[in-house]
Amino acid sequence: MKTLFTEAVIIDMVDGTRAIQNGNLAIADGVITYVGPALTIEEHDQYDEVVSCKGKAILPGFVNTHGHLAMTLLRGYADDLPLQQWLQNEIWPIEAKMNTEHISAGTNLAALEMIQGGTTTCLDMYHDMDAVANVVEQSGLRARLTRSCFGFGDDALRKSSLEEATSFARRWNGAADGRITTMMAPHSPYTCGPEFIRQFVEKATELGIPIHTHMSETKAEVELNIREYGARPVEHLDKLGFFDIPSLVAHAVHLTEEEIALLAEKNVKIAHNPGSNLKLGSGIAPITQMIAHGMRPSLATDGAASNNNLDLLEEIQLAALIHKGHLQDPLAVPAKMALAMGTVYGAEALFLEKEIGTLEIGKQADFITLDLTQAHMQPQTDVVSHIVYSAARSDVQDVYVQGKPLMKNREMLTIDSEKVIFEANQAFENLRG
Ligand SMILES: CSC[C@H]1O[C@@H](n2cnc3c(O)ncnc32)[C@H](O)[C@@H]1O
Ligand SMILES: [Zn+2]
Repeated sequence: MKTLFTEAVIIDMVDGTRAIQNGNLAIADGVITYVGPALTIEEHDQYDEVVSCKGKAILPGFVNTHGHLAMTLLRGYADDLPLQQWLQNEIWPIEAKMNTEHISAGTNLAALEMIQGGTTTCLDMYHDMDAVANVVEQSGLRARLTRSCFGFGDDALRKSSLEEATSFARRWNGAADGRITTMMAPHSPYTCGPEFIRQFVEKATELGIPIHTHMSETKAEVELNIREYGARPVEHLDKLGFFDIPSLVAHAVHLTEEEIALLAEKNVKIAHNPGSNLKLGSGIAPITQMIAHGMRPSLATDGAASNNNLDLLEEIQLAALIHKGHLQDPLAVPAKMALAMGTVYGAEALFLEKEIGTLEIGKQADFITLDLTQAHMQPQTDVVSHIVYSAARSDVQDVYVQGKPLMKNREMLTIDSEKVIFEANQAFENLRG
């Protein structure tokens, strides 16, 4: 099936963020076959379908590089607490009661919310990942999935959770026509001992997949790491070989200049979670220093219990705004950079840059359209500026992954919204008891 999308403003995210006015995008068999100026009417004959995108922008789908999808069930469950108190007293006790049905219901709700907000690729680290992978497969989303582990308990428990994580990673890597890829993920240096983390590094190396963890999220975490291991988290993980293989760390809020230099040298990818870091009062990650070191940080929501939504556009907006205010510098994170963080840098962070992140011939047809006709998008001066500073998630009109429509003119095509919302509420009621 060959489809041509016409009359769009195309933001391909290739060279900076040029906007192609009256642009055309062609796709065939899930892959982009043309991006550029309008083709002639005669050339339209080569296509099975021609879709007008008049009044719409076409851009790569958003990439959410760190989250816990099923935590949508815990949205609003425990607000306004610092990280450790939030996790230990509220989140972990209720998560311990979650079964496969709860995880499926929460993940379905997350998939619905992400598609409606223009996210086409996400990372999920959680438990019961077969249930998550089944939801991802059916929703049509693209995802990097990982069965994340804590190092609590005895050796037998750690051994079985590592085996479960490894077996999941092996079974699902490349599944769903390549939309699902996997990685390995010890939860964090404060919940996993050094030997356990080293075993994750070994397994990721053996499987040839990336590794991921939470790192340097709060000041208290850094202090604890120094007390326990005599080193800050970056040095600690470096000694364990974590950064000698493709690695992605979430948060990276509390870093020294030397740590940023090391992460840059080792090409470590960053998932910046501005909304979650603000809500938990964790701090503001040194994104401009990372950029000065040549790093290309990506964006993420984290779970919906600490955000409280999975709106990647909001994270793009936060990234563009908070660093300006914090540093009293309006140039801190320009609009173009913020949009790159939410798209092309996200693809790089998930080691999927050959497949997605830009609109280029040969890449996967993962793209979204945004309505440019609403009042808050006028006058049509600078589309990138409008997307970053003015657009809302409800402006997302169409969502395609691998050339397959998941939402058309805001109608969901792979998910029964009413059913998913009903089941999520039921699952939460059941969980609360
Ligand atoms: C082992 S599954 C993932 C685990 O991570 C927890 N989590 C959610 N948000 C955060 C965060 O900001 N920092 C650290 N850990 C977090 C989640 O509740 C799961 O238990
Ligand atoms: Zn997290």
